[in-house]
Amino acid sequence: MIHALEAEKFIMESAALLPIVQLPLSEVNGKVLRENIYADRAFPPFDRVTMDGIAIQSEAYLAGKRSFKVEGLQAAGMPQLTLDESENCLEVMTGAVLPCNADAVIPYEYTKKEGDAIVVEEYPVAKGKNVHNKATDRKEGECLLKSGQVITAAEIGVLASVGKTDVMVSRIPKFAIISTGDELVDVGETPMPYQIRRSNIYSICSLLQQYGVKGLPFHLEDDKAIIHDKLDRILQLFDVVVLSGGVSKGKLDFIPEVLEELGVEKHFHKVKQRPGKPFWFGSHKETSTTIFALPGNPVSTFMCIFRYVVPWLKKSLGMDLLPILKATLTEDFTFDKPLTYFLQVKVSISEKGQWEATPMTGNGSGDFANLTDADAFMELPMEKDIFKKGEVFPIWLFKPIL
Ligand SMILES: Nc1nc2c(c(=O)[nH]1)N[C@H]1C(S)=C(S)[C@@H](COP(=O)(O)OP(=O)(O)OC[C@H]3O[C@@H](n4cnc5c(N)ncnc54)[C@H](O)[C@@H]3O)O[C@H]1N2
Ligand code: MOO
Ligand SMILES: [Mg+2]
Repeated sequence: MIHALEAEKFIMESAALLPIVQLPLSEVNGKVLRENIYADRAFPPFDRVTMDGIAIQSEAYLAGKRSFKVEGLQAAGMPQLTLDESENCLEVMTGAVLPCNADAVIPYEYTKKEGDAIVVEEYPVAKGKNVHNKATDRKEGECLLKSGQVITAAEIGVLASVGKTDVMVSRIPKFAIISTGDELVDVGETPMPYQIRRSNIYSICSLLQQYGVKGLPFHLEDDKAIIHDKLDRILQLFDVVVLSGGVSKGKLDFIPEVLEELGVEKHFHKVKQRPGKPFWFGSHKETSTTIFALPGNPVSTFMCIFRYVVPWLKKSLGMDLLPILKATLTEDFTFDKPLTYFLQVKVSISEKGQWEATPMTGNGSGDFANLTDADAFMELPMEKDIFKKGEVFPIWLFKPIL
């Protein structure tokens, strides 16, 4: 049995960067960028008018001129016009190129029309007023996005702006998500009194969906020959196999022995942690498949996905790994077994802006209803038994809390 941090190390060391694929811009939301993106033009690409109004030479206004004859209209999307006379103005629209010879824009709200001239009220005119100058945001050739960034709406806007119709991103690995056990029936079925509906594979798929993974669900009954046969085929087809159940000491817990019979190399079985002690992890050299065989108790499966599978996935996708969040315990808590304890907590933010965690203990690793009351696991080290109010420990957030 190994320490939770050793388990993490094995798992993270086994994560190899996934290949790059090219996808259309419409399909890259949430994916990990695998190329640097440079500005093909300056941001903005020209001196951009930011208010509808008139463009003038600021010096004329500062010299006392208030009435400007209109020479014409510079709309957005028109090539740049030139203000011929410094005493005149050009009407300009937001998004237009600032006309040549003009250097300030006065919004319509501070003007009134008098014949073919526009008269300006008092307004703080200065060179560059209401102009978004060329290249003030980013210079041509500057790196806008770095390989490894997750593509969200903000990055999509930048990609579109530099003309990226196709984008290099990490390939999403193919996941098989497998439930095991004769007691399980599907969601649409009515369980017999001794049965339950399978829920784990649905939570797993949901947790992984956030990273673009579309897990394919399977079910294995508690029959060693069937498990052997089906797993053999599944291993050939998937990059990652996540199993839940069948890894403990039960007479029908066949998963570890079948995996080994199928040539999967075991990296570890059993972790000094609660929940999730019988966790089994391995990889298949020939098929390059990574196998997470998670303990079947729903909270154990859930926690292991968060603590181990998601970080493995992030690293494989090439995502920048963020520092682990930490929170302050709001109550004393005791756990005196020599195991790392993943305490379910409700997270809040104090008035001083600090993350705080209140224990939501529940009834053990079978009590998955409790996960709806909690929003994170707090990782309490096995080297300690008493965890005091005010002490700070890592948290693994599984819900957005704001
Ligand atoms: N003699 C021992 N017994 C057990 C030990 C032990 O060390 N010695 N460890 C316990 C711990 S800790 C855990 S965790 C479980 C892990 O068991 P398995 O991985 O073998 O899982 P199962 O036996 O198949 O199921 C356990 C439990 O979870 C329910 N389950 C399974 N899959 C699903 C699913 N997809 N959806 C909902 N619920 C599921 C299943 O019905 C069982 O109640 O072993 C302890 N035993
Ligand atoms: O360690 Mo098990 O995962 O508590 O039920
Ligand atoms: Mg079992």
